[in-house]
Amino acid sequence: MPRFAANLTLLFNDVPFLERFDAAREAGFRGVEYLFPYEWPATTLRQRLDDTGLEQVLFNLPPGDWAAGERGIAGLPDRVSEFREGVDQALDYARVLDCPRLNALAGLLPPDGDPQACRMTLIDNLRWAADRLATEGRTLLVEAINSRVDMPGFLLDTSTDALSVIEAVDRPNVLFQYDLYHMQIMEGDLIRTLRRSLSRIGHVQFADNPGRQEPGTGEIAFPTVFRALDEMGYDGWVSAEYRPTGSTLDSLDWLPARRQ
Ligand SMILES: O=C(O)[C@@H](O)C(=O)CO
Ligand SMILES: [Mg+2]
Repeated sequence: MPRFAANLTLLFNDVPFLERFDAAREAGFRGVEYLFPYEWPATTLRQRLDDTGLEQVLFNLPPGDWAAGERGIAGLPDRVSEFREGVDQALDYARVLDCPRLNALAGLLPPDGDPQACRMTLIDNLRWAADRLATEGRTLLVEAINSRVDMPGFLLDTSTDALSVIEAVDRPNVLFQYDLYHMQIMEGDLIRTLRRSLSRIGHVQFADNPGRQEPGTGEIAFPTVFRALDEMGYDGWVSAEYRPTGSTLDSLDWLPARRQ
């Protein structure tokens, strides 16, 4: 079975954020991720990891103005200096949290934006960030997000797009964040596309579809997909990034630690 991590932005929402570390550890997780660490001091988050023995597996680079609807700036031509400052801020957190992976969100196509100019900006920014992360042995991830349901206009929305950008970036420490939920919406054919992308996959996330809730609420055959990930030799983290239908504990039937 894969190594499962909990996304603390979506899971354990019945307790305040800093208490979710204990909840995740007690539920049987060994690793955690969350969208953004920036509203807490890095030392506070470090303390929560030390208290619980959890590993920080991932967080995102600063995404621009999330509350105003922005969903990343890595592909926005007029935000390059802000993107670069964000990489440095994220690295400050990554050092304290000992986090080996950072995810860059490409962002939404701006009104009147030119998709080709955005793609070039994305490639340049990923190259710049990758070189920065490489000096510390960290990996930069880039995620494809569905543009049909959750993020219309997102600049990178299929595995084909993501792999083509990663190939153009041409840096060994840039890998694909494969989210089963988003790829089910955009492409389906999950096991075949996982296999095709495997050498470039650095992180996997999941939720069932439709609804973005726990396994068993939708159409994805999770036991089959998890088994296939094992069989194809994927040995990275697989993070639960879903909104539980009820309490998180009641949504964890898929987690092997809960069944022992
Ligand atoms: O899938 C997602 O939505 C996340 O992984 C993310 O980082 C941006 O929302
Ligand atoms: Mg995701």
